[in-house]
Amino acid sequence: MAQTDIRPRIGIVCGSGLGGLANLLKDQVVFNYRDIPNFPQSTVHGHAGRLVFGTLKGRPCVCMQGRFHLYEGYPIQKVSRKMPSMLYHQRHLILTNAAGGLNQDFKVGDIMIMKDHINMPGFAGNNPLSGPNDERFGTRFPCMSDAYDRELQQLAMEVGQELGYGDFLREGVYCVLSGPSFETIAECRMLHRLGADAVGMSTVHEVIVARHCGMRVFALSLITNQAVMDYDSEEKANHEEVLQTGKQRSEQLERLVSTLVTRIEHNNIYA
Ligand SMILES: O=P(O)(O)O[C@@H]1C[C@H](O)[C@@H](CO)O1
Ligand SMILES: Nc1nc2[nH]cnc2c(=O)[nH]1
Repeated sequence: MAQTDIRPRIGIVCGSGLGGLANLLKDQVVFNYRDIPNFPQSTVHGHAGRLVFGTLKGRPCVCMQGRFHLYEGYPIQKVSRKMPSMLYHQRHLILTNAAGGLNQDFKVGDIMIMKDHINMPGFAGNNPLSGPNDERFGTRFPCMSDAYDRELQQLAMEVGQELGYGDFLREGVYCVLSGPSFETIAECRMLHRLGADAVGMSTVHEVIVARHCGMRVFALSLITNQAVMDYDSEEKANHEEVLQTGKQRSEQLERLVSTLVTRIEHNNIYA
């Protein structure tokens, strides 16, 4: 922070293939993760590994162009707590991810506003807040029934409608698994029955830590592939398709996020 005058009010985390969001920032000050002491490295194609400070339509922001995943071998605390140590001064956190669609009404290329999550690794004791609680950040037992800010969801829905995204803007529940293997057919069927609309390998740990320290959270999933639910299907989930769909929808997703950022300030959603 000593190396930049920019004091962001909004933090953004970019999902797989969605790092183009960071390139929208003007007056950039960029730090490569490899130059930040004790910072993990991005090891996944589609995650550049850069922390970018700048302004988005005049609003000071900081953007993680590349996140860390459990499957990269980092302890869960490192995956998520490094993020708010950079971003927790911000009032708002906007996260994006690539996800497989479980909801049969969803199509590849849909953008899903996250209204809730299912934290599968958490069921097995893998919660980013495990271990001693640092009371300076937040309470030992944070509430998660309000994890995704309803005012921001409503605002994003309005922005999406105004931009003409009604046909591909959805809302739903995201389920996180640890990855890196994609799901079996039986797993997809089970997750769908449990109430998940999309499945991925990130975001939830970051959301839990961000809520612990009181940030207002908004998250989007780009449905990059249809989860395979049928034994007759020839489809196979793969990272290339994920990145390809990211490329195809990046412009619309970037416009949605950048317009949302201006509206957050305009509507004075800072309480
Ligand atoms: O960082 P996100 O959640 O967008 O990345 C997803 C999950 C895996 O890292 C990868 C699979 O293609 O995309
Ligand atoms: N777990 C999981 N993560 C994804 N990220 C993008 N697509 C998928 C998917 O189908 N499953």
